[in-house]
Amino acid sequence: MSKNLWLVVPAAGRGRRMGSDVPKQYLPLRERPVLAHTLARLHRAFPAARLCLCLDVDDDHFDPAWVPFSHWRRTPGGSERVDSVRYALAAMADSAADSDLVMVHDVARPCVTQTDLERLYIALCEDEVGGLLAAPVADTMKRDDSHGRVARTESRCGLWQAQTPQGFRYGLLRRALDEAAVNGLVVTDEASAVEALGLAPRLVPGRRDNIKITHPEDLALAEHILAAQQGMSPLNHSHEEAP
Ligand SMILES: Nc1ccn([C@@H]2O[C@H](COP(=O)(O)OP(=O)(O)OP(=O)(O)O)[C@@H](O)[C@H]2O)c(=O)n1
Ligand SMILES: C[C@](O)(CO)[C@H](O)COP(=O)(O)O
Repeated sequence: MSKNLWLVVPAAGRGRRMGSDVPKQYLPLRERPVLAHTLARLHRAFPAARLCLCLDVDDDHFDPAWVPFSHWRRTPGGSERVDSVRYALAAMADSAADSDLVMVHDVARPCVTQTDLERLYIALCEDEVGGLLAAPVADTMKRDDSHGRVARTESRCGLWQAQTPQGFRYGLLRRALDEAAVNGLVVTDEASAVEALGLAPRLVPGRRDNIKITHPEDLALAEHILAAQQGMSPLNHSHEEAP
């Protein structure tokens, strides 16, 4: 692994769709907070990477004991995910080179596997633009008529669901996100900002179980995914090795 790999983990969300008093990154999943699982999986794949962890300035749930990286820093969250990522990139300016690879991964995706992380990393090292894990859309897609009825069926051909990590060279990613901000573009992921520069990020097929914990039912789903990935019952927590 290159020594110039940076990980940015946006973890400053409030989890409004989860509807919990505690932000979803601190909810328990197999007896550890979601955040601890996500960081453990990233560390297992990239133990020498440098981490920027974006946390709300008022976060009083965070415990540094959950961070397995030796080189890491805490950076402030912004009002939107993209703002949190931009603050992290700005904080790295003193030590990151434009050619360094930056992989951004949602704290809310604790089920990402080591195999997918390593495959993405290899693809990104060979790609001049960068790219993201993504999964082809698997369901029939309906467009609504704004009144709860089907207006038409859309073709799913060529449609992918964007996941994270998403990885780009530091200089390119910073320019892309800065330009998106200047132009008032709403970007919900890094790839959209890079696309707005006229570039085409690489789609790296990822496992469908790299879910983003978003709604209450996703937590139970993540429990089952982690258990299934580890080849065991969801009630048996004794073995924590990820695939
Ligand atoms: N201002 C924000 C908003 C989101 N995130 C992070 O971005 C990721 C993806 O966001 P999402 O799933 O939308 O999380 P929340 O914003 O927490 O959820 P919601 O939109 O339901 O409030 C999460 O890891 C979240 O912590 C962040 O760092 N800063
Ligand atoms: C980055 C992301 O995880 C890709 O799917 C997603 O765009 C962020 O979450 P949101 O639900 O769109 O805010």
